[in-house]
Amino acid sequence: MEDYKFLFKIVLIGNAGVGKTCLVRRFTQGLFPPGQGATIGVDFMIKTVDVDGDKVKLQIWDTAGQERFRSITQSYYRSAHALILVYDVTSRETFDCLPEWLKEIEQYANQQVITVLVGNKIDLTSQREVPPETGLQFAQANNMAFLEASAKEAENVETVFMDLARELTKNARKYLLRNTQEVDPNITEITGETTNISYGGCCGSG
Ligand SMILES: Nc1nc2c(ncn2[C@@H]2O[C@H](COP(=O)(O)OP(=O)(O)OP(=O)(O)O)[C@@H](O)[C@H]2O)c(=O)[nH]1
Repeated sequence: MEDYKFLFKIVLIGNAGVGKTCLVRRFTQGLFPPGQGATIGVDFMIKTVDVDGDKVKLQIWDTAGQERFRSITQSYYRSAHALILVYDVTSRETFDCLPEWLKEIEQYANQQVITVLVGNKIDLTSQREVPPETGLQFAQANNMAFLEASAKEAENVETVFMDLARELTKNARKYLLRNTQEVDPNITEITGETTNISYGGCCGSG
């Protein structure tokens, strides 16, 4: 049996080339991959972190931004506990596509999903096309947390994932407290050290 308290699935979405894979690799491996190619379909990485003394396993799904993979990637939304929606601050086009991504989330993700908006590539200061306030306003209007980051310079990447891990753990603890007196179908497995919380209606893909 694996030694962790909670398991959470985090799915990264957003246009092709915004830096999803680089953000995941920076967080899980501490590196910025040179010549990172486009993701084909979906890839995933694991990182176990400590949240106030509890071991929390993050299963991080990196989806392809290219339109042709959309039907594959959509099937990963439903079982996600959190979504990281990424745009590129040097590309207004990737920001302008955010409403489309929100529609996808509404259509395919679970209602309880936590979504964080991330504007990536802030190291490219002279090429910036989307000001921080614009990102913040959009996030606030759509009830999302917001951070700007740079996978290249390792800026705010840890914060993005660790804030999410803390938020998810906090919710899971509350959830367990509320449900200690009754058997709840949403808790799919409690085996000793490990608690997997599922939002139900799992599509079996992740
Ligand atoms: N300067 C800079 N370049 C970045 C940053 N993050 C990613 N890149 C570059 O942006 C390009 C695309 O990065 P990826 O991580 O492959 O983007 P993606 O969103 O996973 O793309 P898809 O897999 O096609 O959806 C690569 O050339 C990266 O080197 C960053 O923070 N700063």
